[in-house]
Amino acid sequence: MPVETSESFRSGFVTLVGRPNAGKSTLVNAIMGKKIAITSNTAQTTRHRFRAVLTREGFQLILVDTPGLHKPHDALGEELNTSALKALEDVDVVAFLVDASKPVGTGDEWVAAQLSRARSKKVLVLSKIDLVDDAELDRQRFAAARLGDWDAVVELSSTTGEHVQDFIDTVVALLPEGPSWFPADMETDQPIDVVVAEFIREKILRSFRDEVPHAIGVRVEEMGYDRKKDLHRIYAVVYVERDSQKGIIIGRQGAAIKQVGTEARLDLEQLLGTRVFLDLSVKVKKNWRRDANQIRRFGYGEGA
Ligand SMILES: Nc1nc2c(ncn2[C@@H]2O[C@H](COP(=O)(O)OP(=O)(O)OP(=O)(O)O)[C@@H](O)[C@H]2O)c(=O)[nH]1
Repeated sequence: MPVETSESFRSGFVTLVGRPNAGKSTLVNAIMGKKIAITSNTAQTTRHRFRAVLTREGFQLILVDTPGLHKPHDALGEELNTSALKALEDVDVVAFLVDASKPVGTGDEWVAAQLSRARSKKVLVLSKIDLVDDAELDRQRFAAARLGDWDAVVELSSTTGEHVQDFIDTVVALLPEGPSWFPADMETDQPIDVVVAEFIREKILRSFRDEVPHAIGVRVEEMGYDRKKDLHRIYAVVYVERDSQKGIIIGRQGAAIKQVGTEARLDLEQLLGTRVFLDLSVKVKKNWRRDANQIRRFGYGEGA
């Protein structure tokens, strides 16, 4: 008996990989049309196997924003590496981002070599094309294409939005037919307090780039919604490793933490669509980065 076939629907998992700073988080946000993943100039900002879900007519694309594939320097690096490699398994499409404005180097080669182990479809993405001229783009295209076997190549800018839609179309064409895995209105599978903590951490990384590179963790202790006032009250703690870092983050008469709080609050109000009251405090927890269990407790890494 003939089975009634519904319109074909494509769905699948897509992972973005590339050297730190290649532009993965920015591309997630460009695809989603809003800020979901945090970005900064500091390498290795992304610590979660973060998922964003884009559902449109005819497809559902689930994005896994992997941490930069790194040679580990400490326990945190090791966790990132394992989860990054895990993310390569069992995805339908791997998009490999190469920064068009930086010479292709051993870092790119190393990531490409890891990729060759994955059975998934592979898309080469030349990112940040707004930063280069045609001649430079030609050179990059040639150098990057040689790094592996690609099912497709897309050149885009997440900042200007140029060719971001082409990227979505290209990836969707490579996805298998399949069902919706998540509800259509769901954009992320991260608990909201984790997203909130990441937004706060981003502001701190931006403000204190050189002083406290990665020595901070942020945890939301309490978060509640006051319906009458249409206000979220958020109490968060910033953990640092040393007293000196605590001093830097708090600043003279609390000026620095106040500034961070103001910037984070504006982003959070956009994210949550309500007014936000944000209480930030800073605590010292020695060597939290070296202790893998602590990393888990802070919500980073696998099984968080
Ligand atoms: N001009 C320009 N800058 C970009 C573009 N995409 C990303 N950037 C910038 O490049 C920097 C790194 O971008 P991210 O998206 O954080 O990079 P990432 O690959 O997620 O970095 P990690 O989290 O370290 O792995 C940020 O300062 C972005 O603003 C782009 O298309 N054009």
